[in-house]
Amino acid sequence: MATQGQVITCKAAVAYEPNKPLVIEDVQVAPPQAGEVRIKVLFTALCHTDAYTWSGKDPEGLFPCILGHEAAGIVESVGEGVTEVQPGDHVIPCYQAECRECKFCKSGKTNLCGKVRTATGAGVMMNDRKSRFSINGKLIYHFMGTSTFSQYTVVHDVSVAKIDPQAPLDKVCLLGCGVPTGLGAVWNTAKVEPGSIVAIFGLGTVGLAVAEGAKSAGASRIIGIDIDSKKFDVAKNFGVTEFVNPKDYDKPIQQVLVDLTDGGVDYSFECIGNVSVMRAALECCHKGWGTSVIVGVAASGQEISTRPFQLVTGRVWKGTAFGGFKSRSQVPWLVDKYMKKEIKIDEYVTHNLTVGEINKAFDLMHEGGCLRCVLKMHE
Ligand SMILES: NC(=O)C1=CN([C@@H]2O[C@H](COP(=O)(O)OP(=O)(O)OC[C@H]3O[C@@H](n4cnc5c(N)ncnc54)[C@H](OP(=O)(O)O)[C@@H]3O)[C@@H](O)[C@H]2O)C=CC1
Ligand SMILES: N[C@@H](CCC(=O)N[C@@H](CSC=O)C(=O)NCC(=O)O)C(=O)O
Ligand SMILES: [Zn+2]
Ligand SMILES: [Zn+2]
Repeated sequence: MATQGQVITCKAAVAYEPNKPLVIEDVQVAPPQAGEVRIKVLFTALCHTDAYTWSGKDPEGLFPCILGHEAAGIVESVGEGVTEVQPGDHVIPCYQAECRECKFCKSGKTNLCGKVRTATGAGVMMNDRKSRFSINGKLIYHFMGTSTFSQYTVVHDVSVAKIDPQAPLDKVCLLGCGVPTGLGAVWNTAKVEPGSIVAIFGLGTVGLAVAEGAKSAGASRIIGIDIDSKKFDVAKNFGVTEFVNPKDYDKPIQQVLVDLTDGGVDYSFECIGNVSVMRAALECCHKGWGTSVIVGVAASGQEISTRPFQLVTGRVWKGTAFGGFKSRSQVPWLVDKYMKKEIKIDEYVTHNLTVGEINKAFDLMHEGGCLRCVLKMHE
């Protein structure tokens, strides 16, 4: 490989300051060190979490940085000791690592991994606690251990899922975050049973993937709640059977749902990141057994609250990261499910742009009609 061991200069979208337009820069990407993998990113989508960190509300948000965590690409080179992938492999970078050796990975109780989390939260690599990105010698922070808004990125080997080379990378990039999060929230975290009544707050990509998961789990009613009634038409295609717009009611939305469901839903999912809605999502659950799963990410300083009586009387409050999926083991399985047409991906891709149009892509995220915008990273 001509580039192996060399610094690569390529285009990347750099976030210099919260909320200031991203700047397309020539960025130097250092070669991977031991236990690291350099990936040529071919396609990346935008997730609401990128916008959240860019907004300055993420306590782990560091600037300047290269955002992006929902992508697919090809391994360009690997560092010393990397055995599970090699140049040419098709891969999905995974912000949730899986080392298979740490206390978390071995617990059998969680998909969280502790091996590189301190580094990914600090915008650096584990080896030397430094960044592999720079512009004329000035370091640029990594983000979520992935930084996919760059034509090349360096990630830890425990954060790389090797996938079927036949899979279309412009579609399976979505398996880097939003779709698995929604499906897994239902299948792994809540473990929804056939016949259940499900409520989903927020009908973006994550909420719609929850609907898709709930439909496949055999839920009898899937109630979508969103402040934009236009969302219902699309949501029906993902399994939502009923739609509720809180703006249409004078009473609290939890009461509306309790009244609609003879006492409350079996499972609810908050897919927005709004702590008031998280409370409503818990309180619309059925006494005795209703379970609410927090999926949305809320800003720094925000806290959830409810009367403890809600829990005393049997409601359960849970959360999920990456839908509880073990990334390196299960992302390839999700790719195979997509290839067998057992899960949707294409339907979530509403827009396709290029990396140079990334600011327009962020603008689209705030317009009702956009689920996922996929950026082509190379001409
Ligand atoms: N836990 C995890 O592992 C993950 C968490 N996330 C988080 O999940 C959340 C959803 O992500 P994503 O689907 O990409 O985001 P979207 O912004 O696409 O989806 C959120 C939806 O909720 C709607 N909404 C906003 N306020 C309300 C309200 N008060 N009541 C009902 N609906 C409302 C939004 O409408 P409008 O567009 O009009 O504002 C939008 O349709 C985000 O917080 C994201 O950070 C994402 C991936 C993984
Ligand atoms: N730095 C953020 C963390 C936000 C968060 O909860 N992230 C999710 C993934 S969101 C993807 O789009 C997650 O997996 N969390 C687990 C983790 O280890 O980060 C903050 O502090 O708010
Ligand atoms: Zn995401
Ligand atoms: Zn681990």
